[in-house]
Amino acid sequence: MSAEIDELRKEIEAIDKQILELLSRRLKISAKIGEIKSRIGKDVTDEKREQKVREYWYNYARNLGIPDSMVESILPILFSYSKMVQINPGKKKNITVIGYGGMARSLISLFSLVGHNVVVTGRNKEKAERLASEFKVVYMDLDSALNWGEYIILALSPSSFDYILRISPKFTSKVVMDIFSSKNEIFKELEKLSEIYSFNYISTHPLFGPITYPVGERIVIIPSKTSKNVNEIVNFWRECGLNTTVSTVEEHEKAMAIVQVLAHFYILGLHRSIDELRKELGIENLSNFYTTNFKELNKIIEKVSNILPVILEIQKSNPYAYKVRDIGVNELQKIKEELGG
Ligand SMILES: O=C(O)C(=O)C[C@]1(C(=O)O)C=C[C@@H](O)C=C1
Repeated sequence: MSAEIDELRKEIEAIDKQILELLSRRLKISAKIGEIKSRIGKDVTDEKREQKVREYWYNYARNLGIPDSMVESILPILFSYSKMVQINPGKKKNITVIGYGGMARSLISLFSLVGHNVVVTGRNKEKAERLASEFKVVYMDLDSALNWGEYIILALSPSSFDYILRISPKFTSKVVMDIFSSKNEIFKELEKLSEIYSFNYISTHPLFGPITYPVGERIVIIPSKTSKNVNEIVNFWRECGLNTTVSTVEEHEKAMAIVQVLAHFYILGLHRSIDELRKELGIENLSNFYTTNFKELNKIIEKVSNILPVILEIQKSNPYAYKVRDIGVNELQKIKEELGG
């Protein structure tokens, strides 16, 4: 190799060292901010601050001839690790997760990152054991797991409601949290069960998909009649690095009518229309023509398709779904007329 390249590579190594030293300094400062936030009860993520950081990154980068796309790649990683070092586990909890699907996996990744004690259980021993070994946590049979856990997380789909019904007499004196995205019917049922079997029920809705280490994402917390120590639960999630919204079933369902029902309805329509038009217009290699925005849309379509049963369940169970879809179609119709048909 040429001596000139060797020389330049040495320069790069020296710069890399500086970049890493600066990254380490940045993370340490971020951890200090995290300690203060935890002390004063503030969420880890601060959107306004992130916006400001984003602005100066783009400005400095442009002045230095660094492309926007490089900033776009680096900044989310920087924020995400910055938030990871801000996690403050507080007091270790014994958490029992019932279930082994994508959301169980996501929450277990978070709990074990934070350093809580986690046990996985469920109807299928093999699947529960596989998930437990992935995150080096423990599998237990249902009875032992329920006995051991202080917090019981029902990471199950609404179709498992009969199972929950059957095991709920064993929840007595525990803090029980479901993670269903639709609260309408199930909240009332679980609230009733919590009164009958004397457990402390508090509903949650993680506003994220089955991602690993969802630090910085948001969770909605909905207290029920039997919820005690709501603040303790809010702090628990905050100390796991999630942003928290405390809400009511009614407010949650209304917000989800827009955020989920309307958005998914349009995405389903977009997906079908794309397939239909491809056939109609006879375009085979559409991907050769994807714009940046269309690529992003496609990613969203794929994510939605991967969890189609959940999406359809929300379309069915949200009490405002009919109104939402009516308005959705009407607005499209109006746009069509405005555009001349
Ligand atoms: O400034 C803060 O509040 C931080 O926690 C630091 C930081 C960052 O890495 O720049 C990280 C997370 C917040 O969402 C905003 C900014």
